[in-house]
Amino acid sequence: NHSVVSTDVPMSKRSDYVDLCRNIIRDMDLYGVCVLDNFLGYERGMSVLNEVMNLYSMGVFKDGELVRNKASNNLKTIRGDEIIWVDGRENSCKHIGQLISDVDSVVMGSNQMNDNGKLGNYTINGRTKAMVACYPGHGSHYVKHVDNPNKDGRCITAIYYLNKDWDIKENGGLLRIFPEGWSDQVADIEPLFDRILFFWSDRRNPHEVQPAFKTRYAITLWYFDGNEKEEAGKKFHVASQSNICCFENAT
Ligand SMILES: Cn1c(O)c(C(=O)NCC(=O)O)c(=O)c2ccccc21
Ligand SMILES: [Mn+2]
Repeated sequence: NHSVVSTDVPMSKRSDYVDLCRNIIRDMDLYGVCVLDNFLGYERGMSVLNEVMNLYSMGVFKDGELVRNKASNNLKTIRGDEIIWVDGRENSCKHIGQLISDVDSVVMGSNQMNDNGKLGNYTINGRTKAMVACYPGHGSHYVKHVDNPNKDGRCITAIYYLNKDWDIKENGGLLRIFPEGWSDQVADIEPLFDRILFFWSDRRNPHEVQPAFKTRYAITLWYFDGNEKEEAGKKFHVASQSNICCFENAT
């Protein structure tokens, strides 16, 4: 956890920008997972949280899947995660848009800064829109899964958490990653306010969201490796092209 001083200058102009990128490069190379705290700072974190809560109160989130409450083992279904896709240019999502460009800056910065000029040997040339997710509490969870099990092009998952005063024992909602090759080790990540998490999207990082008992918000971006994405495009139509953005003149 690297507590960074964040001010309102553009990410790539911040004094700690190079350190952030170096931390990402090192942690991704060593563990395939990287957690940074205080990513935007309190003020800007709160602005993003307020935009997300406004969106949620407007009822624009797609209803979550109904999942059987395996915990209580009765047939009562509980509403799972609810999501909405945001590209950040919508006029009620300015701060979400700023978050997105800051995440782009550190991902692309890390991608270029690495000695072999690539993050994990990927050529990152695009990403999805931002998936804003809400777990409404009452035990909603997400079963263990791999984000990209079959080479659809996504190489890095970036998740920004928005949950203030989160008490993991009371509120649950832990993200548990089961890193491949770590035998019985797991990485437990609390979905804390203004925390950002990066991990390889492929089979190296199966993960689950444990039942949440308080409203749990997160914003996810998936970054594409150009080559894998191109190959995927040939093999099968990548679902919902509408949520994919490509970087202009991506090198
Ligand atoms: C709502 N939600 C997710 O929360 C995760 C996920 O892995 N979340 C990890 C986390 O929030 O810590 C997902 O991977 C996911 C994938 C497709 C649609 C919805 C999804
Ligand atoms: Mn996932």
